[in-house]
This record gives sequence, structure tokens and C-alpha cells, in this order.
Amino acid sequence: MKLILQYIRKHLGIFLLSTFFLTMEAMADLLQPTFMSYIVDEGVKNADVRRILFYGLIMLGIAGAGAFSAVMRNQFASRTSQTIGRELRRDMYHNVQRLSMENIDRLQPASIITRITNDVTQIQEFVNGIMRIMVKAPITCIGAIVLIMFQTPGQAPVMAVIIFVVSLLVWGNMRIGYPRFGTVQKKLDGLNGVTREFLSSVRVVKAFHAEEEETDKFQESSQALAAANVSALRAMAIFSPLINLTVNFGIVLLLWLSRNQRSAEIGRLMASVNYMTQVLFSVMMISNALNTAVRAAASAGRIREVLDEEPAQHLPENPLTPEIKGDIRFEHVSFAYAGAGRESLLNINLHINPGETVGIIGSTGSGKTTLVNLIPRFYDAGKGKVLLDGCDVTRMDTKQLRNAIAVVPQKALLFSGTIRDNLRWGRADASEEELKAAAETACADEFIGQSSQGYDTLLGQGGVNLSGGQKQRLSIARALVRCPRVLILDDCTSALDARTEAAVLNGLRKTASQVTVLLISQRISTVMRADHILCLDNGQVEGYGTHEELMASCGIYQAIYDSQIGGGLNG
Ligand SMILES: Nc1ncnc2c1ncn2[C@@H]1O[C@H](COP(=O)(O)OP(=O)(O)OP(=O)(O)O)[C@@H](O)[C@H]1O
Repeated sequence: MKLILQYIRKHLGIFLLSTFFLTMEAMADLLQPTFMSYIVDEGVKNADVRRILFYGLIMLGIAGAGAFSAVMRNQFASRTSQTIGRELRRDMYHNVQRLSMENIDRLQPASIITRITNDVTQIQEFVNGIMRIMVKAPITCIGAIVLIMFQTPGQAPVMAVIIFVVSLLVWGNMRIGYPRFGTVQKKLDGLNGVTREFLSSVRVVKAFHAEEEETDKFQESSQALAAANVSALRAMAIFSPLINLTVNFGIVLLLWLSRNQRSAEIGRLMASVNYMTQVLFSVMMISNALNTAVRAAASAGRIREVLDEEPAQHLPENPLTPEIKGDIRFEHVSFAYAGAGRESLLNINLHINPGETVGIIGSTGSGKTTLVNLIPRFYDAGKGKVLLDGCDVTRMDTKQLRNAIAVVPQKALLFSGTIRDNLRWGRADASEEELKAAAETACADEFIGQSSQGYDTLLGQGGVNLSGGQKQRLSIARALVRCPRVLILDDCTSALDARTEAAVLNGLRKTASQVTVLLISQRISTVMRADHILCLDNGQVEGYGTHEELMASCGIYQAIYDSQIGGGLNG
């Protein structure tokens, strides 16, 4: 709850204004029954029309002031809750951007999405609720109690007992609800995760006719969420009727106690019952608002986890900014993913000269992506050092480091916008000629030219309106626009036919001859013409050298060669 207060404090002025109008609204509600009792006791009883009109007009004025206050309170409450929601989302998003891949793996993307969307909505509802209910209800409740005591002081002990019992029920409601609503949010994470996974791999699901399995997974998560919700709401559902019953029992008791007070004026009794009803409604509102508070507390805890998450990587206090030429060195590097039982890289020693093209090959899961991910510091080596131009990458200015490196990931990731926008992701100030040159090298100019809008062609989210090969070529072009010193191509030519792939690699040799290229591939034909080839197996270096050297010395490389090319194409 500290978190919510912290954000409310930033908008204290508007929050107080809203509270002021709420107080006015509550006062208006409280005054009505008293004036009604005057109308009955002084006007109706004595058939005094002027008094009835007089008090009636006052009641009308009070109702008007109450309605005006309600409108103002609604305006301010909505504005405050929306602003707080926006700020929470902004701050979470900023912090997520600071985090390293290790943090993101731990928090899980689907969970981060739920926290930024649904959990923040819970907080917004709560903040809106505080200003609509949490302030008004206690004012009305306390005011009504004071007025009952003032009008019929003999009923004070009954009121005290009822309030005590109701408070106990409200407390029980919170104790039971809190952990249950935490579980609800976790189950929502699960459902989001399943939905997200399905949507991002919908083609694979269709190709494998796996709709039924996916539907089962979805149903399972959906049922788990429903069950958690039912469990939370069932626990909460017991309390609302109990509170209702207690307060209604109080009203009956008060009426029963008043049975002998013949002198009691009927108007006062009416007002007392009216106030008791107001107490009932206020308590119900408080109890409902506390339900929202319980959910908000669970959500606030989850939001706090994102806001407080510190980047797993330490940024150097005095970062080094060496001139980057593209000399890469791995010294006794080992690495294990957080939570993984075993190391994905084991004692890697490697030296790559500036401007060299190094092919990286190995079976799936042998550690190829993990190895290259250590260079731009997507992850940090657990043991040993990764050096770029003699400088430990963990001591370098991260911005400079990442500016010097372009990565084309395994899965081509494009963004909604035009082709030009996507290419400019590489470098915002790249000229039109530079964009075209990069597209040419990546063999993307051909299909860009064929589309009616050219570079202004709009891409859907993730580049859905392009083929796999077109997406890969655009991703390569985007990396080239950056003019990197180190270019990491992570199996990103897999969707290209052999002729186009050869054209792209030849283009790279010509235009990016000064760039150090790390070329990951499962295809031996892709890596065999590289200056050197690194053969990985089980996170360890099995061989490093030219194609001919590896054919002579590395059994695994030979086996890959034989399985893909056989004896017919040696060299
Ligand atoms: N985020 C992660 N968390 C935990 N383990 C991971 C993670 N990413 C990869 N691994 C594990 O690390 C090992 C190396 O994975 P990596 O992706 O580097 O292999 P790869 O050689 O690039 O495979 P592929 O050719 O299939 O892309 C694998 O055993 C994999 O299961």
C-alpha cells in the first residue's frame, strides 16, 4: 500500500480537492434525513405548509449542492486514478527497459505484461474507489452514528456492539482475501503466457494440427484462473451477507428498543432508521472497497517487484570507451543460465581478429547463441572474461558497446511501421542512400522495389505481411544500416535459398570487409567459406580453424559435413 500512497502523494492537491467534494457530498447526504424529520415533526404534524415548503427548499438546495459535489468528485477522482495508472505503467516500462535478459527471464514476459496492464488497472480501480467510497463511506458512517446518538442517545451501546462485530467481519474479509487475490493474478499470468505463446506460434500450431492440444492448454489455464477467482470470491462472498445481516439486525434492534418511547417523535425515529440505513450502506461500501483494496494490495506487491527489480548486470561506475576495431577474445569463459542446473558454455578460449568472418557451427543447444550473446552483454559470463579490443566488455560503456555491435537474431523481429522506419531502427540519421545500399547488400532491394509503395510499404506487427526470407533480409539490412564494427548473424539466413544466401554473404564480404562477422549457421555450406570456423559441442570448443583444418582434425565437424554434403563437395 506504501506504493499507492507514494503515487497519490504526487497528486495530493487534486486528491484533496476530490476529498473536499466528497466530504461536501457526504454532508449533503447526512443533512437530508434531519431536515426530513423537521418537515414531519414541525410541518406535517402541525399542518404548517409554510414550514414544509421552507424545509423542502432547504433540502432541495442541499441536494443540488450534493449533486454538484458528486460531479466534481467524479471528475477529479477519474483524473487522479488515470494519471496514477499512467505513471505506474510508465515507471514499470522504464525499469523493464533497464533490465538485463536475466531479469526478464526471471520475471517472465507474460507476467510483466499482466503486471503492466491488469495489475495497474486494479490499482486504478482502488484509487478511484478510495476517492468515491473510502472517504465518503467513513464520513457518512461516522456522521450518521453521531447524529443517531444525538437524536436518540439511548441507542449508543447497541451501535457500539454492531460496529465492533462489523469491524471484525471486515478484518476477516481482508485476511482471507489477500492471499487468494495474489493467486488470481498469478493464474492470470499463466493464461496470458499460454495465449501469448499460441498467438506467436499460430502457424506452427496450425501446421501440426495442434489446435486441440493448445485448446486443452488454454482451457486448463482458464479453468485454473476461474477456480482461483471462485475461491477468492467465495471466501469474500461469505462476508458481505454477514455484514449486511449484522447491520440489519442492528436496525431491527433499534426499532425494538424504541417501541416504548412513546414520547419519541415519529420524525426523529424516521431519521434514526434512515441514518442506520446510511450506516448499513456505508459499511457495505467500505467492505466492497476493502475487497478492491485487497486485490490492489496483491497487485501493488507484484508491481513493486517490477519497479524494485535491479538489473542483474552491474554497470561500471567509470565506463571505458576504447576505440573499437572488432578484436574479440574469450578467456576461460563459462556461463550458466539462472536456474539451469548445468553450464551452457564451458571454459571457452577464442580469439577473433578485426575484420575476420568466423562461422559458428554445432548441434542444436550446443551454445552458439549463448556464446555470441555474451559479446553485447545480453548476459554476462559467469567465469572468465569476454574482451573487445582488449577491454573487458563488463567495464565498457554499454551504449558504446552496443552501438558498435549489430545483431541479427534467429527469429527476424520487425516492428509495425514502414520498411524505411524499420531500417532506420539501425540508425535514426541514416541517409536514403545508406538505407538503399544496406538493402542492396542484404538482397532486400529487389522485393522492396517490387512492392507498390517501395520503402513506404507498411509492415504489420512483426512484419506479418512479409515472407520469412524477406523478413530475414530486412533484418540483415537493418543491422548493416548501423555500420557496426561487429556483426552477429545468428542463423538468420536459414529461410534464404542457397543462391540468395550466397549473394548476401558475398555482398557482406565486399561492403563490410572491415567488419568482424560472427556467422552462426546449422548449414555447413554457409560457414565453410568463413576465415575460421568454430565448432561447438555441449558448450565446449570442439575445433577452431579453417574448413580444411577442421576436416582434418575435428571429428564432429567431419560428421556434420558428411551428414550434409557427403563426399561430393569437399572444399
Ligand atoms: N534463456 C535460457 N534459460 C535457460 N536455458 C537456456 C536459455 N537459453 C538457452 N538455454 C540452454 O542453453 C543451452 C545452449 O542454448 P543455445 O541457444 O545457446 O544453443 P544453440 O547452439 O544456439 O542452439 P540452436 O542451434 O538450436 O539455436 C541449451 O541447452 C539451452 O537449453
